[in-house]
Amino acid sequence: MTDVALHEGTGISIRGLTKTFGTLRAVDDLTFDIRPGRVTGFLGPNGAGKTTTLRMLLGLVRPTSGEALIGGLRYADLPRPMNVVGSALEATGFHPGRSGRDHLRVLAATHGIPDSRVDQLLELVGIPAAARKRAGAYSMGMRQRLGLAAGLLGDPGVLLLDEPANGLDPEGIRWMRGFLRHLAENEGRTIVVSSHMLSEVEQTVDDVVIIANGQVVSQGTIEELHGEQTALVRTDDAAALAAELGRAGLTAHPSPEHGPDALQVEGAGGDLARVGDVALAAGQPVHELRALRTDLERLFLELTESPEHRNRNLQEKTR
Ligand SMILES: Nc1ncnc2c1ncn2[C@@H]1O[C@H](COP(=O)(O)OP(=O)(O)OP(=O)(O)O)[C@@H](O)[C@H]1O
Repeated sequence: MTDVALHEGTGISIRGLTKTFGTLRAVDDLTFDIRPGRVTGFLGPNGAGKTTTLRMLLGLVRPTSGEALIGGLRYADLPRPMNVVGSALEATGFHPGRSGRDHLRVLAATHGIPDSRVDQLLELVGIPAAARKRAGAYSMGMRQRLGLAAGLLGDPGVLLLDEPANGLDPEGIRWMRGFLRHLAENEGRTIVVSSHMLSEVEQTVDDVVIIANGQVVSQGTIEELHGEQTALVRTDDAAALAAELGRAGLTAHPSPEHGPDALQVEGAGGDLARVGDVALAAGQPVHELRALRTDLERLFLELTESPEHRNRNLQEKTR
């Protein structure tokens, strides 16, 4: 397909973006950037304001204040929007009696895109034959693939996808992950995947922007979100090993959930050898030694359900 250079530089920039519906601040002074060549997870619980933000980027909702820019321009100012940004916000807008292929052909024709591009895309998303059947009979997974093909029709540098793995089987999810990675890494596109579950996109995304009640609660790379990894070590005499680790400048706490002989060593997940060396020097047998991964789903809930965010919208609605 297209060259990286063609898509490089088309990032997204959100500045003080706000949208109110009556008294509800659905999107509340959002500011963040989304980089090209990366897959970014745009995350938040139901009602957090994700769809409203994406719709403002696409010029479908008018911001109350602030800006949502693609490649430095508002959607309305893009000379050829379909060649800049594609989207699949909901996989439902297909006429049930028309085949997926015909649907894409109509869409393509209205934008002067040749039929050959439609067939190329159907091949790419893995439904060349199935797309000739009536769309009404499509599974959710096929709709997702068709929506993806529709979003890519204009060969845009930016692609906005709402819960793209929804309805896909495990094979489909693996395929989607690889496909999105390819679009970002090899072709330099800006890929945004919105979801209400961090665990669903954890293995797909490079960066995350997490919102709750219309406000950013966390942003950065997925590694930054994981933070420094803790090490888990199990031994004979946990108290003695904890003391030795302390002398070596490491902080260790008992970890009863992993067993009576288990310790968690702060920030040592990336340097397990150091923990092993201290144990060896102390003459302590090591029964288990591994990095503990951050429970991102728990972290996500902590971030989005903190007291200042919990049910704020609900309170506003019932006020
Ligand atoms: N046109 C509208 N009129 C009034 N309220 C709206 C409108 N659109 C969205 N809202 C409200 O704004 C808030 C944010 O909605 P939005 O759909 O952007 O959230 P979301 O993060 O996309 O949620 P979900 O994951 O459920 O799709 C919600 O409280 C919603 O009810």
